Amino acid sequence: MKNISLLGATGSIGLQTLEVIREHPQEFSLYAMAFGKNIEKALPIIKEFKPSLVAVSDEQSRRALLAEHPRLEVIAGNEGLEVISIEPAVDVVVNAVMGSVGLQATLKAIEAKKQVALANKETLVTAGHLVMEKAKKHGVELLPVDSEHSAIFQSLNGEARNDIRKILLTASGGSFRDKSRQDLADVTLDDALKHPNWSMGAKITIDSATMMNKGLEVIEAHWLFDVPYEEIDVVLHKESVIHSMVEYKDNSVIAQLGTPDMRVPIQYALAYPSRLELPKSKRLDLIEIGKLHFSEMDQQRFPCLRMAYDAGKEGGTMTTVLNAANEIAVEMFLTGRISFLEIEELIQRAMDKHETISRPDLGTILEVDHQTRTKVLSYLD
Ligand SMILES: NC(=O)C1=CN([C@@H]2O[C@H](COP(=O)(O)OP(=O)(O)OC[C@H]3O[C@@H](n4cnc5c(N)ncnc54)[C@H](OP(=O)(O)O)[C@@H]3O)[C@@H](O)[C@H]2O)C=CC1
Ligand SMILES: CC(=O)[C@@H](O)[C@H](O)COP(=O)(O)O
Ligand SMILES: [Mn+2]
Repeated sequence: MKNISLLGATGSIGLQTLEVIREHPQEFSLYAMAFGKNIEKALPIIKEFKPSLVAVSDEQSRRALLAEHPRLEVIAGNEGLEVISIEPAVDVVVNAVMGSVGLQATLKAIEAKKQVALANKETLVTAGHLVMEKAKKHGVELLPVDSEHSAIFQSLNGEARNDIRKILLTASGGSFRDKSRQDLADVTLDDALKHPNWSMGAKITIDSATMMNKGLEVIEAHWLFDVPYEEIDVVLHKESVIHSMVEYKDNSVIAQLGTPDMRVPIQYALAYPSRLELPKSKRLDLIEIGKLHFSEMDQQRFPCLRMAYDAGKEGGTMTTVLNAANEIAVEMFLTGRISFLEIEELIQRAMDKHETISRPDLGTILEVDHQTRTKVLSYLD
């Protein structure tokens, strides 16, 4: 039995992680969970899974939860994410919060030598060098939950790193895959939230539409698999059936395929190194699908992808800025304060104005993250 600490239990990945736990009561148990303020979604989870420990983002949410569960142990504030990541009884930490707020919990979980199932890609974009150094030092293997990275991880199984020629990340193209740059000028929030293949949280759905999601994933792949940016390519593949591939020096390409269902990579990370049945997930029927499509990525059409490559190659604090500016810009788009195309403008402006600090420590990362958020907000005054 693995005891799980689930950060972001009320979100899209969180709820699908709970489905996996529900399917395998002999294998997994929810020991602790964290969420922000969404008490309504959290209450039925607490009732069903009876976690021993709950972390919430603020004191008001803590009081609201205690009103319903007076004997529950509830911690308020961001440090709660860290507390539930190092609990001695916990075996696996699933980091599925949205944003760089998840960074310190990842670092603490690694220090405590937990098995870490990482959905929170912003952690690696913000401070990949710190996370990977710590993982190496403590002998912890990070288990990717992001579908592409799970596919790459599985495609690398047993292979020698110096035999890799390329990582091939697949991209669905997001909600606006078939629109021109001109069309993008007046797209709406509702349209942006309609991802063609995946049902996900709002922020990542917008990231898919701007293609920043793929940019963040390029940086995520760089850190997770220790591959230079020149050896990471993105291929447009509208069906999201091939979740990603690795090309080797003998021209072999190894891929992982499946229907688009996040419970598969989530369960793979939880059960690793075993595989378990997942009966409620639809099996892949290639005859039914018939054709798969691939095309080249156009970085003029999707400038956020180009910005992510630029930031990744620059390194240091530039990826921290990319991520923080993107988080704020997306939040402003989601709340109707800016248009879709202003997202990329704000990120580019934040990057242009930043002087990179190389090999930043945690204090510097947190400072740059904070300053970038404040600066991007000030651009709208
Ligand atoms: N959804 C998907 O299919 C995929 C997601 N990912 C990555 O996984 C992560 C989560 O994505 P997704 O599930 O879509 O996001 P959601 O927005 O659906 O969920 C985010 C979760 O984080 C919680 N949260 C937010 N802020 C805090 C905080 N300060 N303290 C504690 N909890 C907090 C939210 O709580 P509350 O509900 O209370 O706000 C919620 O439970 C992201 O990094 C995303 O890029 C990667 C691949 C696929
Ligand atoms: C499910 C998942 O891993 C998402 O990150 C997904 O990949 C988004 O799809 P695109 O960014 O390719 O549109
Ligand atoms: Mn992904």
